[in-house]
Amino acid sequence: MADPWQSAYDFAVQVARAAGAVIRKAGEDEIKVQTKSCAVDLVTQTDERVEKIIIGSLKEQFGDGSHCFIGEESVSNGQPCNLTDKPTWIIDPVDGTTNFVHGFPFVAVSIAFAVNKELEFGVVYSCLEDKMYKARKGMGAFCDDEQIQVSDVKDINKSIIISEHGTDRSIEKVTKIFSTMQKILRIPVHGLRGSGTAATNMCLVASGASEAFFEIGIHCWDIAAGVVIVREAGGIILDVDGGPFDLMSRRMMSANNDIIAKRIIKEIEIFEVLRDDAPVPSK
Ligand SMILES: O=P([O-])([O-])O[C@@H]1[C@@H](O)[C@H](O)[C@@H](O)[C@H](O)[C@@H]1O
Ligand SMILES: [Mg+2]
Repeated sequence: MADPWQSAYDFAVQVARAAGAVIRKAGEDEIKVQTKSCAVDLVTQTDERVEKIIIGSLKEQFGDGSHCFIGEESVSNGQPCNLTDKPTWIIDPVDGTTNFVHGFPFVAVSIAFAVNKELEFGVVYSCLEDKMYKARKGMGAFCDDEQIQVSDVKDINKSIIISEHGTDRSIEKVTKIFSTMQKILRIPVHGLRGSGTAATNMCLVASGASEAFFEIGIHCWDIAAGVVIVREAGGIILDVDGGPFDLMSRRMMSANNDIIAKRIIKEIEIFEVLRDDAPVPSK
């Protein structure tokens, strides 16, 4: 049977690499910063421009109208965020926008592709490191041309755990986030880390550099590509309560194995967030 998505996958890699070059170049000039949901939720002209370049390139290649697009900045500008059975591209043009603004060296282009609500492939280009992570369902995960595998660590005391604090600075959420981190540190684990980009964090789990990454508050575009990469590297993806993962729920646990995942899940203090596909309140 013909392989329907190989050419789309190859094209996504090309588009991610080209987008990364635009981000690197833009980082050499003065960056104009705006804010979205709050004072620390940053967006730049580069986020907007790169998303337009990516979606424009994909529409040119697959522009018969049968493909749908979910992009961080399109959604932020009012586009719906509903995953249907149609072939759908899920795009974060600049994952790690705050890092980009500060010159902190972890910024990723994340492009995922789903059909019938199943993630078929994911591409994460860590453009300042020049590392291309990619995976197709059932075909393994790669960093550039090297196959990658999650860590085989089962002892929580010998793990590095990644989490992020996100952009919500409410006392309720900050308290729960840091109480969770304190409990994890005191297990003890070898260390807690965070690159500032969910997509990169997931690639660090997929490549065995960390045993788990979890976050409440991320969006589907931050993690969709990383989900395929972690799964294809032999890892697992769960909800933060140990239940089945739901791409639109804005909560995710990715880990090298069930033992590590379940041990960390015990410490997570869960707080509510609005789903990505929640109906937009009428103005
Ligand atoms: O906004 P962005 O840079 O694309 O995405 C970022 C995520 O990758 C990260 O995990 C989260 O902690 C940040 O708050 C931010 O949402
Ligand atoms: Mg982004």
